[in-house]
Amino acid sequence: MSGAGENNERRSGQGRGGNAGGGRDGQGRSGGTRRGSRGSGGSDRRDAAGRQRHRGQGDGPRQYGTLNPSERARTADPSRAAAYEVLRAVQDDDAYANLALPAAIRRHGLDKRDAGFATELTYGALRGLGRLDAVIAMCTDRKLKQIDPNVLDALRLGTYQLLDMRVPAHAALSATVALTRDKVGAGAGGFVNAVLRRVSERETEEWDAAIVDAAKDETARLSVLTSHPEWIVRALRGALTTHGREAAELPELLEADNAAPVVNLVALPGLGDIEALEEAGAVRSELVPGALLAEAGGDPARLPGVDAGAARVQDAGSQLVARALAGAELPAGDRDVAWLDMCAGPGGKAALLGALAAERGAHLEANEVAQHRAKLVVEGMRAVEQDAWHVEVGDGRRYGKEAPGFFDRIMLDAPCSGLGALRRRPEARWRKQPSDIPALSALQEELLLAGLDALRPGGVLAYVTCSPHPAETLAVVEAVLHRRKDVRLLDTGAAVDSAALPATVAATRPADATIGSDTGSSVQLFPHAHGTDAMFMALLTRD
Ligand SMILES: C[S@@+](CC[C@H](N)C(=O)[O-])C[C@H]1O[C@@H](n2cnc3c(N)ncnc32)[C@H](O)[C@@H]1O
Repeated sequence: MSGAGENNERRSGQGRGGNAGGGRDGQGRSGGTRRGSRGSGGSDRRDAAGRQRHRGQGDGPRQYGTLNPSERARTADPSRAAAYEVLRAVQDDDAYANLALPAAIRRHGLDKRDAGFATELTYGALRGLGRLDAVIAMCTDRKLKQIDPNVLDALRLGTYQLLDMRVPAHAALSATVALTRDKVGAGAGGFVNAVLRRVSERETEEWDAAIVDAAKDETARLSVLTSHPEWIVRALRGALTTHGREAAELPELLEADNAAPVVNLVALPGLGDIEALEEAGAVRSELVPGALLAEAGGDPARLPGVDAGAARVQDAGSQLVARALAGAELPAGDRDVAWLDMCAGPGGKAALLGALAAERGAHLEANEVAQHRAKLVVEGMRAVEQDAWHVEVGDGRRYGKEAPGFFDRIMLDAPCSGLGALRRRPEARWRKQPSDIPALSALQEELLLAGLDALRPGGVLAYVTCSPHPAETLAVVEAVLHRRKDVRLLDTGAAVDSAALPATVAATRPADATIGSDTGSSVQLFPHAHGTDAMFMALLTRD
């Protein structure tokens, strides 16, 4: 967001015909966003979960508008209206915030600065829902379930501004009351005003201490403080320890899910122009060749090569696993022409694998079960030489019977819970259920068995998930190794190290986990450790 660091706070109630609060455009921002701070200046400190806390305006009394609620604005300001509409669409229509928000920004004609404010507010409130609700629940006698969902969403937005954004209290209150009056009705405005006043009576750190005090155990404490459902906290703790890391890293991992990820780009090998992307402000990744970090706040669609498909947005972890598969030594035989991406949609890894296949004289078959996602694969590969790839639509499980022993390299990026990409999908953590996992594990195992049947003896298959959940990662590989005595786990850690940039290998060497083999290893990346999505990869071969 532009204007970080400047202080636009105006005196409360000052001459506003419209929205309360300051800022050149009536957002009430004092520039930038922060966690645990209201006002400028003050010292920083870390909280129990290791979060950086910026001490706010200190011990002085909070400032409020002098107007009483009935005299305040009745019209929502466009940025908050956009954020509110996205929250409503997520709750009511199962919308995805990353699709609904750009549409809301366009609908309200927000400029760059307002779009930045709306984005921080929307994503922050969606990610932080659990913690915000815990605070709201302490400020009203009503049970949250009894509050009109429209009003509850307005309260979440107001509470997020009070606790976690650089918005003066009077502005957060007045603007949220105006939003509520506009979107819900005048009566609801009074209730929202009363609840938010209570929220604003304590500093962020005090609220965090209060919700932690109310938590029954460590899992509940981390759950409420970092806004993750308890089952996900448990799953991620299990993921850390199962993949050879320390349980003590859990708060850091949970916090990494709450940080807005830097947009990563891939310059497709032989097609993307890395220098042109650098000139446009992107910075080379230290983790993977050909990967770049986009400049904050820019529009990736405008970067050189993106329009033509030669460069695209792709997490560095995804790039790393695709490159590790392409670069892995084939355990036997030298035929290396038939590559398969079994579950390719929307096509990020297929585009990179296709470009690598084109350079190596191989051919990539990219398969996807959903027609609309297969179309995205075709679009994503438009820059890659036509002869080097084609797209198929169908269930990946058919390959075992249809193409036994045919492929030299197979990418199986299996459908999964996506628990490794929570930072990208702010609403996802509240939509997933633990009951989703067994069906996913069963499908993953079937796909893996089919992929192994389609692999030629001595070929290499990458089993990949964007989830670190042990039931979707090691347990699936273990089950298959148990059933298939002709299958071996390869040294995935070594393959990932060779695909990563040499200067960073030592720093990024992921935890190994051996599964029923002395030499084999799998790799689990984590956002807090590697700055990537939590991708899992196991390379397998068969006799
Ligand atoms: C994790 S995503 C793949 C992401 C992709 N590799 C990329 O990098 O963009 C999994 C994909 O598998 C597809 N899928 C689900 N079940 C499938 C099946 N039985 N056969 C093939 N594809 C399937 C989903 O529609 C989804 O597009």
